[in-house]
Amino acid sequence: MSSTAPATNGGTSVSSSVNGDAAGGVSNTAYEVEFRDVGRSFAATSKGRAAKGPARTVLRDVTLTVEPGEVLAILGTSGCGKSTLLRIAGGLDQPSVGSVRIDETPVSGIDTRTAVGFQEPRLLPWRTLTENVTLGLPAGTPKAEGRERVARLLELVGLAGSANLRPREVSGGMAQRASLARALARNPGVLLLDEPFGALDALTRLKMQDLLLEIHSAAPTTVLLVTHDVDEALQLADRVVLLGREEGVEGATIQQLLTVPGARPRDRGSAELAELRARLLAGLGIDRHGASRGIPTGTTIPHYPY
Ligand SMILES: Nc1ncnc2c1ncn2[C@@H]1O[C@H](COP(=O)(O)OP(=O)(O)OP(=O)(O)O)[C@@H](O)[C@H]1O
Repeated sequence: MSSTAPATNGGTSVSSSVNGDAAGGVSNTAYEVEFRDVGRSFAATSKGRAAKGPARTVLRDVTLTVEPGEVLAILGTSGCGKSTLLRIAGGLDQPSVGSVRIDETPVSGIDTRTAVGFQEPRLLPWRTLTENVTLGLPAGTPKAEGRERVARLLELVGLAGSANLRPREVSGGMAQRASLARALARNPGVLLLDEPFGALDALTRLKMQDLLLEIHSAAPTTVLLVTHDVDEALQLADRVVLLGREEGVEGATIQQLLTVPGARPRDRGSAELAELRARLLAGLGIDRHGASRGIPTGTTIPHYPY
């Protein structure tokens, strides 16, 4: 299926591309991502060397379809395989079993339909912000078109006035915005964000969340967002997937898949979100609020159909 054809998924049809100019220079391709029975095991290692012993299963039986243009947040305790799942989606890692398809074609090797944003901005220190964002453009982009796209992206992330500064001359939040612009420069059909705001102070983090929502409404690409922050997930995502392990079973899989109600930006204080927050926290093994809402500690969260 081409990026300009309507994508059909589960009976819903989503137009997956609109005029790039209407999106502030960011053409908004949006692809479906389908994980089918994905599992990942790693060989046992000892001091970085392969060691004898059974492989360790990190992920198992992950089956999930992310709709074109959807924002899916991936939550889970540290080390449960969130980044691994994201890397598999972008072809940076391969599943040991199962498969991933983007826009109905298999992912094999680094997939140029995706772009990745990390916790650290990973900008080249000797290059200006403009030059760093330019690095994200697809190979072969005509010069004039690329220049215009980069300028529009810098404007979109509020960095038009800082385009000629180098990373050390800007704040951490600004560097992270430049990093987001570089990822968008590729015009990804799937944006993979691994704790993108995790290293920022609380206020900058909230501003970045708002910025991501603005970017997504200007260019509604599919977003997979790994986060440790339940509130961030509830604020940004259409659905939240919670990865976790069941007792006695090796490897994390989907424990919960929740649809977050309400249009964004959402009222952080709403009762509906409070209930979802309590369920997710309980699923993460944190029951601070659950007990007071009638969710006893240790409650098994039911699996949701996916
Ligand atoms: N290339 C690799 N070789 C061996 N083990 C790996 C490799 N990549 C990941 N792992 C292991 O897989 C497990 C899951 O790692 P991953 O980074 O996906 O977890 P995570 O949920 O993103 O963690 P965190 O929240 O702490 O970032 C970890 O135990 C990690 O050590």
